Amino acid sequence: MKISVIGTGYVGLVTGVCLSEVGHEITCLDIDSRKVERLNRSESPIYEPGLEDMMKKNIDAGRLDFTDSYETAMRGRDIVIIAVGTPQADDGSAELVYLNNACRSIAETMTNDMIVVTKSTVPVGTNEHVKNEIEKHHNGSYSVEVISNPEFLREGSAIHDTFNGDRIVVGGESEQAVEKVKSIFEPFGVPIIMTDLRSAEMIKYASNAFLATKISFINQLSNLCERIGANVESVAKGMGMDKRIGDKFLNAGVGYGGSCFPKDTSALSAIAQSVDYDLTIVDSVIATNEGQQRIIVDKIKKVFPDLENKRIAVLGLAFKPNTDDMRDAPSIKVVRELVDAGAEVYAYDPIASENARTYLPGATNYMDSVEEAIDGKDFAVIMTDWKEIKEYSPESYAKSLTNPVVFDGRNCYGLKEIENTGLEYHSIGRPTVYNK
Ligand SMILES: NC(=O)c1ccc[n+]([C@@H]2O[C@H](COP(=O)([O-])OP(=O)(O)OC[C@H]3O[C@@H](n4cnc5c(N)ncnc54)[C@H](O)[C@@H]3O)[C@@H](O)[C@H]2O)c1
Ligand SMILES: O=c1ccn([C@@H]2O[C@H](COP(=O)(O)OP(=O)(O)O[C@H]3O[C@H](CO)[C@@H](O)[C@H](O)[C@H]3O)[C@@H](O)[C@H]2O)c(=O)[nH]1
Repeated sequence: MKISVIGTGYVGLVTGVCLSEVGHEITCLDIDSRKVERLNRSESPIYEPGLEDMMKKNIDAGRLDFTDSYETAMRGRDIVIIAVGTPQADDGSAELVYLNNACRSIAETMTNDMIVVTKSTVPVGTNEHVKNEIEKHHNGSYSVEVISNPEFLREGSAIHDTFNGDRIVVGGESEQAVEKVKSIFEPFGVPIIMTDLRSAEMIKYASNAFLATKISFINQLSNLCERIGANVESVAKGMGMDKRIGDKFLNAGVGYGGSCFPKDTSALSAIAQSVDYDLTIVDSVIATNEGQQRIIVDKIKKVFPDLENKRIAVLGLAFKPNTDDMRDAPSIKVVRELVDAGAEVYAYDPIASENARTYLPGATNYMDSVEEAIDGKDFAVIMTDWKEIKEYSPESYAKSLTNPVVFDGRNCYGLKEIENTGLEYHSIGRPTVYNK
């Protein structure tokens, strides 16, 4: 089928590439002409394992192309997928300006009846608004059906998730449109759930809020474990063996970040407030996470009360491994606090350093390896559990750091691994290892 995808970010580009991989003819559109130029040179503007190779393959096969022209992208298409950003607005709700602009551009350039599929995460009721907006502005007498098709991929494993997801949600009021959209996703081999528009929109927020709740729950318990002498890793393992609880998303750490959980929990809370309902669980999850994102700073200050002129290695900057995305990364808060306290920060991330420059204080120094970052520094802080960092030998810290102290915000090492390494090791929700 001939489909256009609007917005070539993490979601739009991955969706477009994967749909072309299963044989659809895809045009991806973005208003960012520089992005489109890079894409036309077969270069992915984002780091996502496997994406660039699959993209090149489908461009060469003639099934995938890129444009910045709505006229080109709309011509003769009967399905268009919207995947533009819906970031957090100042009042905490979802900012819909990019979506509204996309609706207007679709309306002004469509040449026939269309199904408009909203993949962006949008507040409940937005798809009805999308239909109205397009019908209000379009220049012919074409009909528009809207479908809510929220996306569940994770950054860093987006291609894998697309072909191995737990479900695809297709929500709509027109049975014919629902069936047609269902048919384009069938080749992915993922179970498809069909529902109404508002429930589909809600499934997305409910899923992210529930996962965020699991993380804030285990993070609060980790803080309690530290105070009562339990080990949160064992607690999570024991809890997770109960299939009703499940063992996923119970890793304690410096809180969740990224472009989704923080903004989507906040948007869900705003949705509830808009109908005079207090979603107290979600509000508490958000507050817990805000505290947890900087909890490592409290741990550091207990050991090093004066950070003035301390030279600190910060390992990992991205909000999680296998991505270059810095949106709402816990490292942002932590590096800012360290710099504000007078410390010099020497940061290393395998992929995200370039993006990090726009988020972190100007004084941050960017290093090219773990070795370079820790060499001669006062102590080290781990913020992202990159494989490379998890596999780095604990003994090497003890040799390179002036004070052999590591603050690990992602519990990268088992406590046994640290024994007899000469390292003082502070982690999350587990006893400190002193090795004195
Ligand atoms: N990033 C994720 O892991 C993820 C996963 C699931 C759902 N989502 C949701 O998907 C949506 C997209 O997220 P993302 O991370 O891919 O965003 P992104 O910021 O990476 O990309 C959005 C793209 O849309 C383009 N754009 C903006 N306005 C446009 C317009 N009027 N016409 C055409 N292009 C336009 C931008 O230039 C940008 O390239 C959001 O609603 C997000 O919540 C994201
Ligand atoms: O046990 C855990 C699991 C995750 N995290 C943190 O939670 C954040 C989010 O992680 P993850 O969910 O893997 O990444 P995202 O790419 O943000 O994906 C989430 O957000 C997307 C956007 O809505 C959804 O599509 C995905 O289903 C959902 O997992 C990261 O900071 C992780 O470090 C933890 O602290 N502990």
